Amino acid sequence: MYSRYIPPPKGDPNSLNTESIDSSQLSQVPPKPQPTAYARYIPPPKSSQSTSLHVSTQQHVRFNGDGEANREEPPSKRIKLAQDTVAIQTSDQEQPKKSKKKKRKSVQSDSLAEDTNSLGGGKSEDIEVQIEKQEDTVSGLEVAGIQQGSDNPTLQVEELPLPMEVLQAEESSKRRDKKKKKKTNDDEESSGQAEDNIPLRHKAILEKKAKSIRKAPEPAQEDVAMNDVSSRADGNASQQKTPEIELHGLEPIPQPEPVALDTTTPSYETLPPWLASPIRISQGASAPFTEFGLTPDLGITQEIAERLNSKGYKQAFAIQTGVIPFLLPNHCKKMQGDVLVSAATGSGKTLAYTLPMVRDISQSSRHTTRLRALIVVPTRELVKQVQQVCEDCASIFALDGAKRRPRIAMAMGSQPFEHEQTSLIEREEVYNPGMYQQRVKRLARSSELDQDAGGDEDSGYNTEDEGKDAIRRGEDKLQTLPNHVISYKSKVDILICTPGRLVEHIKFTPGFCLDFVRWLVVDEADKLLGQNFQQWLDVVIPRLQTDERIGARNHKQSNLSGVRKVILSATMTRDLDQLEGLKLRRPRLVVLEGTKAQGQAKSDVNQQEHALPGLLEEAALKVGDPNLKPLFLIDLLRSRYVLGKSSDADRNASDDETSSSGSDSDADSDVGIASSKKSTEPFKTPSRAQNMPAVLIFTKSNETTLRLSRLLSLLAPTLEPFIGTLTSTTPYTTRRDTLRSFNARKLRIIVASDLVARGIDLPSLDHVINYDMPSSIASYVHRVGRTARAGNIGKAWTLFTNPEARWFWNDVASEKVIQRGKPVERLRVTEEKEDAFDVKVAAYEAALAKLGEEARQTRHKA
Ligand SMILES: Nc1ncnc2c1ncn2[C@@H]1O[C@H](COP(=O)(O)OP(=O)(O)OP(=O)(O)O)[C@@H](O)[C@H]1O
Repeated sequence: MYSRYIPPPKGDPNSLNTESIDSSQLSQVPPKPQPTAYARYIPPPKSSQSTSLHVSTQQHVRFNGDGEANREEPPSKRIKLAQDTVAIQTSDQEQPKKSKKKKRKSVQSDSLAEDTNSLGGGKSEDIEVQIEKQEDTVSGLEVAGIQQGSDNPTLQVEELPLPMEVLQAEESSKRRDKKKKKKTNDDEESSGQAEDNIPLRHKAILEKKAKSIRKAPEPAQEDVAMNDVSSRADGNASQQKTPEIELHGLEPIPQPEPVALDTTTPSYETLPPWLASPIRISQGASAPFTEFGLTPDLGITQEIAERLNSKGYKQAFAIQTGVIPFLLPNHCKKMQGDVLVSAATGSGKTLAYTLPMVRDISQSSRHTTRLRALIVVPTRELVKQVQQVCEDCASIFALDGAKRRPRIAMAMGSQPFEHEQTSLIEREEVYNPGMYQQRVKRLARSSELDQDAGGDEDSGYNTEDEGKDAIRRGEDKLQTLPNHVISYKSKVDILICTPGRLVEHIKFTPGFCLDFVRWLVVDEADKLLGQNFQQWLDVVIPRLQTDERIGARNHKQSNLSGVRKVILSATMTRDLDQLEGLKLRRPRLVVLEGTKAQGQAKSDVNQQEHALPGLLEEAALKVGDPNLKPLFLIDLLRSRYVLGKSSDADRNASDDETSSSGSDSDADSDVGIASSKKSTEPFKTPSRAQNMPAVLIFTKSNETTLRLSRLLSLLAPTLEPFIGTLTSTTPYTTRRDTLRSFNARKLRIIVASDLVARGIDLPSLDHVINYDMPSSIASYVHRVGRTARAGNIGKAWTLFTNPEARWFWNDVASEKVIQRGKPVERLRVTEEKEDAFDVKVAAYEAALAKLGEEARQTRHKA
């Protein structure tokens, strides 16, 4: 009656496009309904009592069972939805399928009343009544429709009017489909599929409806919200505003945009290029000495190499292959700068600088001796050691037809200052009337000013260098022959000295000048720069920058002039403030890589400041009770791992055992550090003692050294003859004798302070024991570096107490700072029987009592 199926016209289908059809057009031109699965006959209303509210409630069919939420919606909204559906349904009957979507759009945007009027001429209320009527007939019709299941959609439409809920469900399903289709831009294909699936979908929809009626879920807040959103999206049908959610001032405070982390690596270096990109030498880079130098006459000749071989230097060590070429004569400016060397302990740094330096000075004038090289080291022991290497080199070059054999001297305070002065400087009277007159005038002016009690501004001594003035005053007062003045001559070419003594000679030794110095070597540089004894740098460096005597600092066989500086350490500082004091020229840093460096990332290698000798093995032993520390030391010494080895064969066997027991650095490994009666037996005869391993024990101070040394003798009397002591308070001659005895294998144990922690080369030292924890990582590196030198094996032991454990394992034993061949082994003491332990403690207490008694007696004597 209100709408029925009208076959589409055969003409232009575009004329049916409703997108551009407005309400006026619709009223003038009756719409031509198209065959569609959703168009059907709607019977007239049965009763006028039906309300739009009731209808709309029935219409809320949700495909996903959340229709209940819609029941909560305001009635007006539901009515609108109902009207909308009817309007859509009606228009579906009249419009071709293809334009359905566009039609819906137009329906949403226009007023519902207009649409319905134009289509059927009735009012919206009428339509709602019709829908209610239709509801009444739903059950019988929908069953019939499903049972008939005609293939022809048109027929189905005519004969099987579907209930309104189903229609609406279909409609919203379509809407969803169409939304999806919109996204994929595949409208036609999708609509075709929808048509094909109609019977099945009806069934599914009806099932879902029945389900939703059966168990209506509680409306969820989310559903309501979602429904609101979808209603709004439906356009005018849901124009009613949903109540706004009150936030009660809990709105999130506007936050600034998160700052993106800059993970890019800076394209600039904070360090100067020579420090940031050092010359890296790999551990295996040893080579014959003859491979250095452009030509043999500018390098090491075959004869020199043979003589080096006879002194035990068969091949150049890796660091020597890197440093020696830089220091040999070269006309290339790039090879003429100052050289800084960072290489592990015992890697052969001393020969790396002494060989080219002595070679250069050997080329100097045969007849004049000048102070041409200064080697500064921190201790007297090192002075002596370096002097021996220099002498070795001097003798090697002297035999090679060199112009002169360099004269080498030491200045370290081991002898009275005057003696040292006379060993360095030669004084003579020379005929020089002009100078003599000047001297007389100076003396006269000075005495006049002294009488006037005035200053000495015009005395002739007022130079900028107060030290020089003082020296000259003293010289002038010396009696000489008429027309003669005093002249000074250097007696040495190379001076090896401690910084303090050097400063003293500069200030107080007449004739001691640095005007001809062309080599300055600073060994153990980080210590010397860090402590700057007597501000030695401020005194020395300015005197090396003067160029008063033309050509005085020229290097033979190359076009280099000035002082060549060689700065070395196993723990070289990268502190530019410290290095600044050296006034370096065109510096190059040569670094000897650790054994593991090749497999590591460059950044990791750069972070690891120090490297240990490749064949050094390290172990750490926890001291449970610090009061009994000496007992732990005795146990360690007596164990088969240290002094218990009676022969090389035994040594090898126990080494194997140690390494196999402690490959995992984190796990405690029981190495059985417990004394055995057998272990000290070899000491009973001196001849057997000579075969015992050599041990160097470090303590934290001179006092501890003396005390521990005595305690060891008391606790293990068999060891007493083989124990030596080295502290800075020990007289130099005693220290020297101790080292000699140790090298001659007469002594087997030295208890020492950090005096001998740096630089000292003790051949065939087997063990280093850190009885007290070192004060710094650098100190640890130098201490343990007294063993495993020059490619030999060696073992370092560290006793640590509970408070020291953290620093030791996190910093010292960590691979972050120190490159090492093997991780540090962790050991523990084997538990003993209680009786044995009590005996030990009793002996220890007795030894302590004896020690106290001895100390009292010494005090009384003093
Ligand atoms: N080319 C070589 N062949 C054999 N032995 C060498 C060679 N060069 C040096 N040695 C030996 O290596 C040992 C260690 O050398 P050196 O004392 O110069 O080490 P270092 O690097 O200065 O150590 P440290 O940092 O502890 O002072 C010395 O006994 C030395 O004689």
